[in-house]
Amino acid sequence: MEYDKKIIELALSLYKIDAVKFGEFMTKSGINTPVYFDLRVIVSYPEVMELITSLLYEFAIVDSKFEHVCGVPYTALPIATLLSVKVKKSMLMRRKEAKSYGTKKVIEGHYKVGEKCLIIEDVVTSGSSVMETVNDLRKEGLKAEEAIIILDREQGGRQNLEVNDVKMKALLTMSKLIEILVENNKINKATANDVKYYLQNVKAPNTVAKINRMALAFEKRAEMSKNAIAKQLFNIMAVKKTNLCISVDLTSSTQILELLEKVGNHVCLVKTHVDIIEDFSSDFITSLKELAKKYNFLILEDRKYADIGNTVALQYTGGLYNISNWADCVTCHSLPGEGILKALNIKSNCDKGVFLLAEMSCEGNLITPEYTNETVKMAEKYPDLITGFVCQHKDTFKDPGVIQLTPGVQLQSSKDDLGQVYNTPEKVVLENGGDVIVVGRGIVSAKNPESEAILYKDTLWKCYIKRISGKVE
Ligand SMILES: O=c1ccn([C@@H]2O[C@H](COP(=O)(O)O)[C@@H](O)[C@H]2O)c(=O)[nH]1
Repeated sequence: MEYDKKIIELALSLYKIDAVKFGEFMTKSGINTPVYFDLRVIVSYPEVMELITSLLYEFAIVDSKFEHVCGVPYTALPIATLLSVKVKKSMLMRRKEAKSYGTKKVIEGHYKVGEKCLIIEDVVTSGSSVMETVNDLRKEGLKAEEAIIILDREQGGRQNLEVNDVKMKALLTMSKLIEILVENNKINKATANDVKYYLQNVKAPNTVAKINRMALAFEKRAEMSKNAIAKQLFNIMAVKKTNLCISVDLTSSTQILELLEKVGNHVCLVKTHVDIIEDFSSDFITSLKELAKKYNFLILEDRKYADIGNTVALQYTGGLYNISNWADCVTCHSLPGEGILKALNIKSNCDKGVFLLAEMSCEGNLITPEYTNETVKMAEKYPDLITGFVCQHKDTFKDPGVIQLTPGVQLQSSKDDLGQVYNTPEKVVLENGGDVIVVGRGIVSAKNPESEAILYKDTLWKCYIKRISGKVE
C-alpha cells in the first residue's frame, strides 16, 4: 500500500477505535479542548499496531541513522519494541523512576557512550515528555537528536524540541487528521472549524517553561531572549567562551582600568559600584567604554536601585554618574514594586537591561521565597527590559532567554567576616544554575589577578560545558 493511503488508513483507524474523540474535554493543565487523543488503546488492535510500525519503519529507514530505539514511557513502549525488531536495532528502555535497589539504572539495555538513539512517542503537545527521555539518554552519554511521533498536536512541541536540538518527524499532524476525517465524512465542518480555531489560539501552556535552561547552550538561549542586552551577553559568552563577570570593587579609577587591561579578554561582563570610586570622572567612563569595545565585554552598574519610580528615573539618568549613559545594564530591587521597572523601562530606550535581585548571597538576608516568586512574576511583565535575575538557585525562574547572575563565588567555599557566603564554581553552575558568575575579591585581591581570572574562567566554562552536555551526576 502506498504511503499516503496508509496515512489515511491510520487516521480512520484511530477514529474507529476511539483513540481520537471530539467533544469537550479538559486537559491535564486545565484547558478545554475540542479533541482528545488516547493512543493507549492501540495495543488492543494488532492491525493498527502493525500499520503504525510499518509507517514508522518507512520514516526511520529513509534518513535516520541510529543504533538504538527508545520509546517514551508508557504508551510508546510496545511501538518502540515492534520497530526495534523490524529495523533489527537494539531497544533501550527508560524507567520513569530509577530503581531504589540493584543497579539503580534509569536506562536499561546495552549501549556505548556516543551511540545514537531514536526516540518514539505517541502524541506530542509541548514536547516535555520527549525531553524527559532525551535528557535521561543524554545523561548516559547517548546522542538523542531525533524523535518520530505518531501524532503532532501542533501546539508548540516541534519548536520546543528543535531548540533542544531534537528533530521531530510526525506521521500525522492534527490538521492532517482533521482534513482526512472531514473528507471521509467522519466529522462535520463545524467540528473541524472548532479544532482549527483551538489550534490557532491555544499553544501548549508554559511551553518555554518546560524547557530545561540548564541543558541549553548560550547560543540557543540568545535566540530566545527578548531583551537586547541578554541576547548580546549570551552571544559574547559563546564567542569568548567565558561566563565570568568580574566585580571591580576598587576605589581608584586607575586601578580599575589597569586591572581591566589584564583581565578584559577573559570576562563577558564587568560589574562596577561607581559610587565607591574616589576619583570618578567622565574620562574614566570614556576609558571604560573603550576597554569594553576593545575586549568585547558589557558593563553592569551594580547600583541596586530601591526607591520610588520617580527617584530611580532621576538616579538612573542624571546626577554625577549619569549611569544610563554608559552602563549596558543595572541591578535593581523589586522591593518598591513595579514602579521601579516602569521607570527604568521608560528611560532605557529598548537597548538597556536590568538584572532584578530575586535572592542575595549574604547570610541572614530578609528575602523570603514568596518575595522571590513575586519578583519573578513582576519581571514577566517587562520581558524587553529584563536581562536576568541576581539569584542563587536554578529553579528561581525558568525562561531560558533570561540570565541567572550569581555572586558569592570563590574557588573554595567559605564566608567573609561580614556575612558574604561563597560557593564553588561547580556548585553554582552545575547544581544551582548560575549562568554568569560574579567574582570580586577572588580575583581582585589575588597576587596575580590575570592568572587568577584565567583560572576562574576555565573552571567556570568547564562546568558550563559539562552542564549542557548533560553529564551532571
Ligand atoms: O547577592 C548579592 C548581590 C550582589 N553582590 C555583589 O557581588 C560582588 C561580590 O564580590 P565578592 O568580592 O566576590 O564577594 C560585590 O560587588 C557585591 O556587591 C553580592 O555579593 N551578593
